Amino acid sequence: MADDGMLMNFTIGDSVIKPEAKFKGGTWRDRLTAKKRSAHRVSEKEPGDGEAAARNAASKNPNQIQLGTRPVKRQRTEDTDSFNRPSAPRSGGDRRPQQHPRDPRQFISSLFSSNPEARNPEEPKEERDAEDAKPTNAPLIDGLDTFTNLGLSPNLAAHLLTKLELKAPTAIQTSSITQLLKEESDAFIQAETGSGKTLAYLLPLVQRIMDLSKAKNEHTDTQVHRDSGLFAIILAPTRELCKQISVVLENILRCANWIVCGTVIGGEKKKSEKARLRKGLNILVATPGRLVDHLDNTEALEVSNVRWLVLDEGDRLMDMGFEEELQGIVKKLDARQRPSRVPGVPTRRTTILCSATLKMNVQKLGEISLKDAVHIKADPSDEDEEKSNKEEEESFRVPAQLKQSYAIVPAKLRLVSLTAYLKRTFMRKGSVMKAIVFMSCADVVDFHFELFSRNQDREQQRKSDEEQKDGKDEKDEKDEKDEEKEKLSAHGTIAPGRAFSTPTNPVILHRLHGSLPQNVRTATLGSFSRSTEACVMICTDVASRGLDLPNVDLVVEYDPAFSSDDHTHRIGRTARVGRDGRALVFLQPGCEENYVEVLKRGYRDGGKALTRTDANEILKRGFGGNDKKKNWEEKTTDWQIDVERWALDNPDYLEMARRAFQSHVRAYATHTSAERSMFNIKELHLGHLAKSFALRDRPGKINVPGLRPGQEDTKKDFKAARNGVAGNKRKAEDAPSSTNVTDEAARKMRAKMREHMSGANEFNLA
Ligand SMILES: Nc1ncnc2c1ncn2[C@@H]1O[C@H](COP(=O)(O)OP(=O)(O)OP(=O)(O)O)[C@@H](O)[C@H]1O
Repeated sequence: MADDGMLMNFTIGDSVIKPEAKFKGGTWRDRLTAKKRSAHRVSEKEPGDGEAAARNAASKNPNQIQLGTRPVKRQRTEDTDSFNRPSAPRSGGDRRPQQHPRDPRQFISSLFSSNPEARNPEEPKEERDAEDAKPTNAPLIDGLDTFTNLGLSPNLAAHLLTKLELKAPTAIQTSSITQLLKEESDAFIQAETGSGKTLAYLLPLVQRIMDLSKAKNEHTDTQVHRDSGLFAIILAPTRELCKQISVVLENILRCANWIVCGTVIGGEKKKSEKARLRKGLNILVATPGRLVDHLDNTEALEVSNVRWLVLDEGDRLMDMGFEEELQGIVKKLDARQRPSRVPGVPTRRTTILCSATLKMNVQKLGEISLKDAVHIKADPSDEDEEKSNKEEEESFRVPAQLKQSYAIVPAKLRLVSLTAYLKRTFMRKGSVMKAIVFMSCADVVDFHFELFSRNQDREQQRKSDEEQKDGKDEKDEKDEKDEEKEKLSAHGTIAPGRAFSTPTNPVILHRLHGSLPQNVRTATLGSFSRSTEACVMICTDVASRGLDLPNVDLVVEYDPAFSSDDHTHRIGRTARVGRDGRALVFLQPGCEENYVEVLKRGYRDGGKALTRTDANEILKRGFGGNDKKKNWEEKTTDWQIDVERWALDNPDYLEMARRAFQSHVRAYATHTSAERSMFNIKELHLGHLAKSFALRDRPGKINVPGLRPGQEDTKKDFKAARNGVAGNKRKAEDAPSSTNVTDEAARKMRAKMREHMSGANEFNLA
């Protein structure tokens, strides 16, 4: 009974699909643990309930997909008796599903049969048909504003021009520099991604501290120096962001080297951070958890002079559950503030909140931290009084020049379509230099990294060696493979992207997710940023917010974001400061098509530039080519069969594929409640989906126990962090994915997330 037969074994349970599922917080693993615990409680209360008991028994394996009883039987889409039919030799034109001859639990289905049709059939519209829109986040080169006439000192403005090559401010910089130099009121800076928000708050802040030196000169003839006191604190949610901000700040301060900045972001010994604080800093960049820790435990951190507090990426700070810390920080700064000995230091503190989006949680953070704040926008005339709060909150703006498209791709064709799309993208050297592919979680990233970097020549060589001399030593093979990857990266996060490289355009593949240790993440991001070769980074949402990676031409959302805000941030990694950029999101036919309305909301013109494509179009372009012996369908099928065999022949990869599949299904169930009707797990065809993970297994049989390889270290890290003061916040900052959190950590995390999170941003961390 084809794939439907598989689905009957794969029961979707209350815990995953019930709309009233209550646990929103923590990583998806945390939420799953919580759900299991509650399921366990229910079954204890109802000992006679066989179904619950069965579910409870199944839940003993932490990695088994808990999908309970499927309430509505889905319409059959394959031949009903294909499971019982004896497997016949396959010919190019035979598209019937087949049982795998080696293993009755396996099942080979054809790529091109029984795929659901799009609900809203529309002609694919080519990207090039879309009109070029004027960039909305570019520097205002043609405008009258220069950094000098906005009020920055000639010294600083000249430094920006000559050393940092910044000729003119962007619109948000114009508005914010004017405002923040002129007045001392609190401010909320809101502007689209890639519009230069970091400099929008850093430049006026540095200018004000430089002015303190002038004031001091008049009185004492000495400049502000590192011992004069800490004047400003900048908080950002992750270490990566803090490091990025600190690099920008150091670059600016090269023209005022008597002002000293530093970071406290964890990831190094607290002792060295303390030593840095003791030596004296004027501007501090910190993650909230670490700052709280130092405020409580480090005497050398003296905050009585702090007059500027910046909360960067406000929405993410709240999504990550930092509300309590931020509240505590604001209170402590208020309580410890004293009149400053330094002339010119303002009497009150200015707080600046920065965000690309204006969600309820950002408003809440505003309530906690801001008093009579001015709302600074790129274009003040943008203020649409007619707009209701709800509309304002729901709408998000993407840079107008960003060309977005969506591809309607059935589950079975997802892997081949992504491969074809990337093949096509990198066919010609120089057309696209850097692309980011977002996936749902770390296991999915790891699997695709292996798959796209696999060496087919080596595989073939191995097979023929095996035939010729009864097999080569497997260990040697593994060593060779590892060696090859190590040539590109000491950490195994960079490898040749063979699946879409051409002889003239080799593509380098990177992988990034929160389960990697911090130093590996930093090294991988650094390598991707610096690369002058064509390269692709496959990653989770850990790379979605705030990161400024130069020259990203394309963003692919292979797995749609868990919330529309995440989507805004993801696509915001391209089309930055006026540059061109393209973004593509994969959607499956059916309820996911409704997501197009969400995409349209990002545009001022209702999404006229949004284009549509479909799997066949992508496959034709990617697998078509000049070879006339086979058509694109045959070539696509050959490629798919090849990767399925690759997975079958390598137990390690097969396990990775299975693990990726089960993690993906769990992740799918965690879209924000507002968007869950568009990403409805009941409509997910698990048999078809398994195929896009190169699997021939029945979904019900996919059950990979234990931790993913390499996760033991992360677990240790997490345990250590749990015992520290930062507790679960450290987790957010370090962003490890943890399978085995304790009750207490899980409870705290749940409580926090339940309070603040509307979705699954914690997936960013997995
Ligand atoms: N006036 C300018 N002229 C040219 N480049 C600029 C200017 N201002 C900022 N940039 C560059 O633009 C890039 C993006 O800046 P930044 O990271 O501050 O954007 P952002 O608005 O914070 O984006 P996101 O919302 O994604 O965090 C940086 O590389 C920065 O150097």
